[in-house]
Amino acid sequence: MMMTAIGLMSGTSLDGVDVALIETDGKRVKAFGPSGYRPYTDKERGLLLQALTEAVDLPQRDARPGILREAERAVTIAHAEAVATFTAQNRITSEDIDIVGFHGQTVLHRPERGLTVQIGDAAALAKAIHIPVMHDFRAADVAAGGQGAPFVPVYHRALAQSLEREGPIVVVNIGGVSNITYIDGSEILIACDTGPGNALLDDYMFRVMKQRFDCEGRLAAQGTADQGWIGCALKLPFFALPPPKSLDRNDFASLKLGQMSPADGAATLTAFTVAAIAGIVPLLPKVPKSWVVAGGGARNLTMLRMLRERLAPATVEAADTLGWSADAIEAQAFGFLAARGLKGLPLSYPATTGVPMPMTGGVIARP
Ligand SMILES: Nc1ncnc2c1ncn2[C@@H]1O[C@H](COP(=O)(O)OP(=O)(O)OP(=O)(O)O)[C@@H](O)[C@H]1O
Ligand SMILES: CC(=O)N[C@H]1[C@@H]2OC[C@@H](O2)[C@@H](O)[C@@H]1O[C@H](C)C(=O)O
Repeated sequence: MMMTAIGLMSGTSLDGVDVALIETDGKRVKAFGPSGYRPYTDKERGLLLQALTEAVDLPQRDARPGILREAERAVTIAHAEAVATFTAQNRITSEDIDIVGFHGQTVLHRPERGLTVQIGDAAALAKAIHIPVMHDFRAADVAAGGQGAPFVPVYHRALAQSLEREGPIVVVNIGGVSNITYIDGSEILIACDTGPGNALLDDYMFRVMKQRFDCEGRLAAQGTADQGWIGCALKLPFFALPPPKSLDRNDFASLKLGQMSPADGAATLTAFTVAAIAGIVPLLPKVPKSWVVAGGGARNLTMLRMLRERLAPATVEAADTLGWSADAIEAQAFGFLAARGLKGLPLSYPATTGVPMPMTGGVIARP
């Protein structure tokens, strides 16, 4: 049965809420619908950054001490506004939508402690938008001993089914953190986080240039990467671990650059993200032949250039050039995952999150 689903993603970049409509039976994609974006205000983003700091010592996933309660309310309201604007702009009514997939905002990810925390009140959201909401996608996986991330690989596989490219294919998503999906035929699906995405670079740009990100990679393009610093950073134990493995947004926040110009700093952090992505190749069964780049990092032209240099002779294409949406892909994925969850289909697998057996997941809140 085909379903019409809306996916909502608020990622580790803390930039805003991505919204996308998708028609799917949870196995294949019948059609992409429109997509939208509701940016966080500076105040909301500040609140979320504070929530991330305060979440570090959370004892359990449903605890909301201090600022976390306020942050959760802000996340819920932002998502309700995102859906209201999106449906109004596209003349969609709540009856048109079978399910909403609501990721929420990750404030802590510590699978080794059995903990992954996404804030956002699904029951309040369902009431506000009058549509059933599926949420808590990662909880069952972590409870069963999985990494609880990444979850987009089943969606990447569905998209790659109709892609005429030489395999193995890797889809790399460069958001706040980077993750990859390795696809070889219809059976082999391997995934993991690879290291930083844009989060370190964004935080640096804000500190040094008072800008939210390095637009199109222009600052990095003027600098020279410090390969010595990158070589040291890559010695962290995470990088030698085979997939599956996952990260918290702030896992590398303690890495500090030495004295260098802003351009060299941006070039170094951009090249670090790229080196960590390329560093996954020896840990995969075969050398990938075709790479597809999604997420906000696909708009960073210096990042794309460095990826092409590092991954040659493999091809490196931005998702948009294939008719996919680099910006909406994660929101689409959570619409797709909600449809899969409704049908009890697996969301994660031993080789994507390390869960002992394929696992379904998600919890439904009804209006
Ligand atoms: N025009 C651009 N030029 C360069 N970088 C950009 C551009 N637009 C977006 N980005 C980068 O992409 C980031 C947002 O990416 P994205 O929306 O994929 O992240 P996310 O979904 O929040 O993260 P995650 O996938 O880790 O959950 C921004 O913070 C910025 O670093
Ligand atoms: C715990 C958590 O929210 N992880 C995110 C984060 O952002 C990117 C990377 O780290 C990925 O593993 C995951 O998001 C995507 C959507 C995923 O689960 O596939």
